[in-house]
Amino acid sequence: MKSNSEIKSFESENEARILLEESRKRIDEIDNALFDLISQRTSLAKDIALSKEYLGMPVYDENREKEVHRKIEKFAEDNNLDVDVIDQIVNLLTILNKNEQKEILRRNVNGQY
Ligand SMILES: C=C(O[C@@H]1C=C(C(=O)O)C=C[C@H]1O)C(=O)O
Repeated sequence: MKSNSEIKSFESENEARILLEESRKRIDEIDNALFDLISQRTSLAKDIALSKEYLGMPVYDENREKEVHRKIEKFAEDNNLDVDVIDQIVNLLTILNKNEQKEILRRNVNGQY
């Protein structure tokens, strides 16, 4: 990701307001796309949980999480993003997925699948 640190010179206050408004609209669009992707990622928990249960594997897989973190950390470094913050985001994504898996398995025990 390129940093936008180049000096920007505005011709008028109006121009700055328009740029702010347009940038916020774009952020809203990106947030919608991100939430959709997070939802898609989390919804894979069902297939993953049921496969692991059949294979006798636990929900938490340390090696796989290390692999996911390594991949994302490389992406963060290549794109000039704060690796610690990106790591926290990945932690939250894995928590969402594991909680969903646990919920699926709990429902499965109760015969809801
Ligand atoms: C999704 C999985 O289950 C857990 C969640 C992970 C994730 O959200 O990336 C990774 C490893 C597991 O701890 C998996 O094993 O692939």
